[in-house]
Amino acid sequence: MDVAVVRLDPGLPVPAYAHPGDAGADLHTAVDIELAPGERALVPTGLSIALPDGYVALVHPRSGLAARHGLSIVNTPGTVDAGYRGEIKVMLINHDPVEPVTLRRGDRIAQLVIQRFERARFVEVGVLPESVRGAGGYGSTGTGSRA
Ligand SMILES: O=c1ccn([C@H]2C[C@H](O)[C@@H](COP(=O)(O)OP(=O)(O)OP(=O)(O)O)O2)c(=O)[nH]1
Ligand SMILES: [Mg+2]
Repeated sequence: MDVAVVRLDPGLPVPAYAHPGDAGADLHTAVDIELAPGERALVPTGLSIALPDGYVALVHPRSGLAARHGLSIVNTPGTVDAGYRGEIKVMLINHDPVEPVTLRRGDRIAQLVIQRFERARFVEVGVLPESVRGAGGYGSTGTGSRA
């Protein structure tokens, strides 16, 4: 599927998949960043895109940065709507309690996963149909193994 991309910052590459079969195309920071422990920043990627109707781009964290530095995304996954034509930005947060995180312009900071989605018609009813789970949630099945 083709997705139109404008490089607002021509010094940065268009999003790319690292391997065949990868779900996420890497996004780069357009600026140098230093995040103190607990600090967050809205980081520009230098990209804007136009998705076909019925698709969404989700901004996911990268697991390597999360494991090594505690770096994540505040609103993970971020939602880029098909109609959005502005610059894609990433709301990074440093979850490390002690160490700052330093990133340089051009570093890969997040990944964009493009998905189809359904648009629902919300039909109000008085009573919902029954289900096996019912209202159980938030750990209702426990943590141990289940037969
Ligand atoms: O990680 C993100 C999340 C959002 N956006 C852009 C694209 C998206 O289409 C728009 C609005 O995002 P969202 O709906 O999550 O934010 P909102 O707080 O509801 O703002 P709005 O009132 O503009 O919808 O901001 C990004 O660039 N990166
Ligand atoms: Mg919104």
